[in-house]
Parts: sequence; structure tokens; C-alpha cells
Amino acid sequence: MATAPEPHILCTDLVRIFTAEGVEVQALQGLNLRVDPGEMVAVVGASGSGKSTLLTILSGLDTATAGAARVAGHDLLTMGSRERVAYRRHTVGFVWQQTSRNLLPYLTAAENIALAMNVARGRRGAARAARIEELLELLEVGDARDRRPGELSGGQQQRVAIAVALANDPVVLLADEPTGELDESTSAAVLEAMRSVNLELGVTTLIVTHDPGVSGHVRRTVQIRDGRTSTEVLRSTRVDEHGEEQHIAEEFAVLDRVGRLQLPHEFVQSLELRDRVRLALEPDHVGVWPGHDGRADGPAGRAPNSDAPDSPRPRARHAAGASDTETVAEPAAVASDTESHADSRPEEER
Ligand SMILES: Nc1ncnc2c1ncn2[C@@H]1O[C@H](COP(=O)(O)OP(=O)(O)OP(=O)(O)O)[C@@H](O)[C@H]1O
Repeated sequence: MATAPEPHILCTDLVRIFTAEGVEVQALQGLNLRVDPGEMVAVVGASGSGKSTLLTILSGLDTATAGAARVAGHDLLTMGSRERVAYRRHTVGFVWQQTSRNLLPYLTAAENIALAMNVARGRRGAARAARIEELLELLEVGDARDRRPGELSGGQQQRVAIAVALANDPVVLLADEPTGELDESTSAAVLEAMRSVNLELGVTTLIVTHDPGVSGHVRRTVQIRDGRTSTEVLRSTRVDEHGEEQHIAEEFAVLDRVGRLQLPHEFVQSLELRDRVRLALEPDHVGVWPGHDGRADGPAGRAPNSDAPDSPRPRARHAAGASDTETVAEPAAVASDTESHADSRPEEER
């Protein structure tokens, strides 16, 4: 049997606790994330959800409090200072939101790229010059080669920043809010540039952002909430029986190693789920119903598939809550529209 390739990014139960003035803040609370070689993934979340903390750990600038983080074969929790320096120079490239963090203001675009190669003792001479031209062309900023950051637009600065990040052929490209200071159309163009870099060079790319608009430019978007990844949306294109392209978005919840699952916030709100919910194991899926008042039947008082005589009977029904899972009486009837499943409707219908 073929074995799956080792992921380029693998975070398992990652925890980062900060202590500020005697108060503990859990920035990451058991985060799980897997990114396979060549993937381009966006991690999207609100302010304070832990995005920058995650990226700072993945870039080797900070160390997690607990859990495991591996990037392209490097164990980020145990690596020593020498390996860390090599890791930052050769394995990962970064693009930050602020230009001042990406580029030196008194160097031209070409000199900024050359500096990154110099620091990492990378290509020299003609090979260096050729690679600088190649990267500037790839990012469509060839005409900016002799200009300093202050003489470039915001979008051009970020393109040059991406070229700098790629100077030493990293395996993984990490970007923290790379479009945070750009307007909508410039953002879209910069994200498309990252997409072509990802496709052409095959560099595994992780973008963290608060901007849900990034989802339209990547195949996989992972939601981060309270320091944990919660749901994922996978986008794909299929050709239907009339030969027309259909854009499909499927939503998934992340299941951790011990089987914990976080329901999307909208699901919880829309069905007023709280405290504990009723579960049913079906042959090919799990059903989830409100468990209000501890009643055996849900508020809707109807069973899933109750009007479908051929449907298989639930094999087990449980109320799952903060305490241990307990078995409850078989409901006479159960609501039908709350089963947890991937939504494979075309995106435009969602
Ligand atoms: N050095 C630190 N000391 C104390 N608390 C911190 C530190 N860094 C981050 N935090 C806290 O950890 C939590 C996550 O912060 P983080 O910066 O990772 O969030 P974020 O999703 O990147 O937010 P934003 O989009 O606003 O940058 C926040 O509550 C933040 O206040």
C-alpha cells in the first residue's frame, strides 16, 4: 500500500501560553494542522484567535509551550540554535504584513533579494544575477529592480517581498496578513501572484489572515478560533454533464486525534445547541440534534428519515456534553435537518 507523503507542516495539539503581568493567556489551545507538500492553504480567523502566534512558531522565532510542530522534517520544539538558523535561512521563507519587516528601505528591489542570498550564503555571481531576474519576472516586478521600496506601490512592495522570501528556494512559504495594507483589487492580484508561485515552483504555502476574501484564492481554508483550528472549506471545480464548470465548496470539521470535533458557530447558533447534544451513529454518518431539557425527543419531534421506511435505524443514540457521554432513551422521533455532513452544493447556492 502506498504511504502518504510526510506533510510539510504538521501541528499536533499545539499549545502556546503567554504570561503577562502574572496573567496567563492561552494563545494556542491544542491546535491541529496538516499541510501537504505543494498545497496552498489559508488559515483565517478573527483578531486574537492565535494566527500570528502560530506563524511565529512555524517561522522558528518562537517556541510552543506544548504539543508538536514539524516543518519539512524539522522538529520545531526540540531544534537547537544552529538548526534554527539554518531552518530560517533555507527551509522557510516569510512575508509579513509590514513592508518595513520585509525589505530594507535603502536597498533596491534587486539588492534586497541579493541580500537574502548573501545572508544564507546562497547563489553567487552569474547564477545569483540570473535568479534575481527570474524572481522579479515571476512576480511581475521586473521594472522595479532598481527602485527602492519607497518608490514602489504597496502591491509592488509585497511582490518584491515574496521574491525576497523565495530567494533561497524555501520548501515552505509563510505569509502573515500579506495583503493587510492593500486595497481589495491589489490584494487579489498579490494573492494570485502567490498562487502562481505556488503552482510554478511547487512551494508549500501557508497564509494567515483575518480576511475571509482570501478563501477565493486558495483551495483549502482552515478556520482558527480561540487558538484551535475548527472547520475547513475545500474548493474544487468539476465539469457537469452539460460540460459546464461547477465551483464546489465543501465544509468539513476538524477531528482531532482523540475524536474531538468543533461544530461551526453558525450551526450551533442556528439550532441553539448548548450544554449537550444528542448523537446518533448511522451506518455512514453521525447525526447531531439539540439536547435541550434532557427530553428523549428533540424539539422538532420528528425522526430523521422517519418518512423513509427503507432508512436504516440508528444503531446508537447518545447525549454528548461537557460531562461523560451517556446513553439516553431511544427517541420516538428526531429532527431531520441537523445531520452533520459535508455541504457539496455549488458555491453559488450557499
Ligand atoms: N507576547 C505576548 N504576550 C502576551 N499575550 C500575547 C502575546 N502574543 C499574543 N498574545 C495574546 O495571544 C492571543 C493571540 O494573539 P495573536 O497575535 O496570535 O492573534 P491574531 O489572531 O494574530 O490577532 P491579530 O489578527 O489581531 O494580529 C491574544 O489574546 C493576544 O493578546
